[in-house]
Amino acid sequence: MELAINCQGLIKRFGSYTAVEGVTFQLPAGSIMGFVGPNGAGKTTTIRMLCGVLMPTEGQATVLGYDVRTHPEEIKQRIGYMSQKFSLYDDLTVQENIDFYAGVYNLRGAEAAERKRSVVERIGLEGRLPQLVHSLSGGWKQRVALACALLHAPRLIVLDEPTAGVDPVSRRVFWQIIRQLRAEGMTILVSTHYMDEADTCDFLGFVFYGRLIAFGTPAEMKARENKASLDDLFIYFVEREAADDPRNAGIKGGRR
Ligand SMILES: Nc1ncnc2c1ncn2[C@@H]1O[C@H](COP(=O)(O)OP(=O)(O)OP(=O)(O)O)[C@@H](O)[C@H]1O
Repeated sequence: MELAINCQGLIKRFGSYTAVEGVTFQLPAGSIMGFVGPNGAGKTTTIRMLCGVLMPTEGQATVLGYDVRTHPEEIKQRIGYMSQKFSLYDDLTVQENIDFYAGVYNLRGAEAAERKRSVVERIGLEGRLPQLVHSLSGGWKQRVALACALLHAPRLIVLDEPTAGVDPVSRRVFWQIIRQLRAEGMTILVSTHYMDEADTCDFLGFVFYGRLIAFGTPAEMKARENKASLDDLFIYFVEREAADDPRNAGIKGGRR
């Protein structure tokens, strides 16, 4: 089985603070993995290490077969990354943003024209190209950002809370595009706070206080803890982990 991501004991410390503490998982190529956990749990820090932009303090990870420590540039060239803030230029049009990112990815001439045409059609941006980005709704901005992340035909895309604050119809369209990309063989790592989105992923990782406390398919995870829904599972994990946190010592309802 080809692995898109293989990480073992990934640790990131900022000074004396440990943001990510020994994250280990294997993600098969061509699957969607949801990354779930409370604010500040360490999802973005883990994602940034896997994208080759942040050096791990300890541990190993290969992404698309490249080591994050020794070959971060190879990883950056082969993945698409959509950060929480979307990184679009508000005062440029959709077309100008796409042109700009094609340049960032060193696409030139006929190849650039073909890649732009392909992503514009795939994401359905034909009617929006002359529009200034600041005049777009959140849902359309998100689709433009995804288009930019796909320009260089990456084999893995990493999406950090892509649907935060986006309306339900736009969320649904976005996920239809994500599943279509997966059907074409792409691997997708996506962090989300929406449990309905998490439930449709092939694999899920639950992150709490920097640790990956559970990894598996949504069905396996629910069955393991005997929970009917991911909402129930998430609340169960939050309560259990909070009871384990020494800062909450003395609060009633310790770990069972
Ligand atoms: N460069 C940094 N220096 C110091 N601390 C940092 C740095 N980056 C992140 N942290 C801390 O690491 C912890 C994990 O942050 P991270 O952004 O990875 O969490 P997250 O799970 O992505 O949260 P959210 O859902 O809010 O995006 C937080 O306490 C954060 O303040």
